[in-house]
Amino acid sequence: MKTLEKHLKNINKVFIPYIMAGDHEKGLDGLQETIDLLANAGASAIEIGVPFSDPVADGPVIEQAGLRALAKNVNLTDIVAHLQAVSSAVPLIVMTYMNPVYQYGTDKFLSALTETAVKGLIVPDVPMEAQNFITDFIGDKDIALVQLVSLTTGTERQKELVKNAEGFVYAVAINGVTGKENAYSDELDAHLRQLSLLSEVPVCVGFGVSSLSDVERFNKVADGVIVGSKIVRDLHEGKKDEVLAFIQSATQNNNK
Ligand SMILES: O=P(O)(O)OC[C@@H](O)[C@@H](O)c1c[nH]c2ccccc12
Repeated sequence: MKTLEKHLKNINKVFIPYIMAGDHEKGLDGLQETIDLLANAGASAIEIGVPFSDPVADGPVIEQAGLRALAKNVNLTDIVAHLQAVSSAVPLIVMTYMNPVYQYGTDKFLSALTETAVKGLIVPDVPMEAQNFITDFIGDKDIALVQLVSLTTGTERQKELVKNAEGFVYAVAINGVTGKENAYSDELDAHLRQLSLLSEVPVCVGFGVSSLSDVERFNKVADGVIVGSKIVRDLHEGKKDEVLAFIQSATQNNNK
């Protein structure tokens, strides 16, 4: 079992904040500070986004964060160099579209990550059928390739996806892009319960999670949550205390 899965299975309810690499007044030099803030607040793991010019699954908040990072000339080469230099008390998960990885060299990229705190990878634009472009290079490295499961995924395909799942299953709670709040369908909870029954790895819910009541709701039907836009927005607006308080409240039952 890979480190990411082992780590998350030991946590009562998983909380994974998402940040955009380089979206900090100090650019990538601010990465260590943000990782420490999130880990100290109680994050179970941290998802780090790679800025990309054509982020098809990203809503406006994440897209703007990516544009700010790109304006600082943040690229995958610098991100990898910084990931090799930072330390993290919790596992890191890199979320990137395939294009930057392909440009960098998939083999070189994954080899470079083995020397870092990165224990997971999310590549939303590579479907299950094409994942051998990544898994061939992961080989026996301790990096979990996280599977995204959407609401519209039928049961048979869900079964296939969870069979391949490593680290955790990313349950996408909304059809569409990141950052849409208050848009959950009525069938969502039943869908998540079913997915949790199918999956041996933890199921975490993301897309639109932005309040403590969302966190409570999903903690009842899954193993935890991923929060992107809310965290990215608050950090950009300098609201570190709000981020700290939110994560502390969302994870307080983990210490009981
Ligand atoms: O921003 P939200 O709605 O809280 O959703 C998390 C999301 O931002 C993060 O996990 C993410 C950012 N870009 C993505 C692309 C695909 C899948 C997931 C992501």
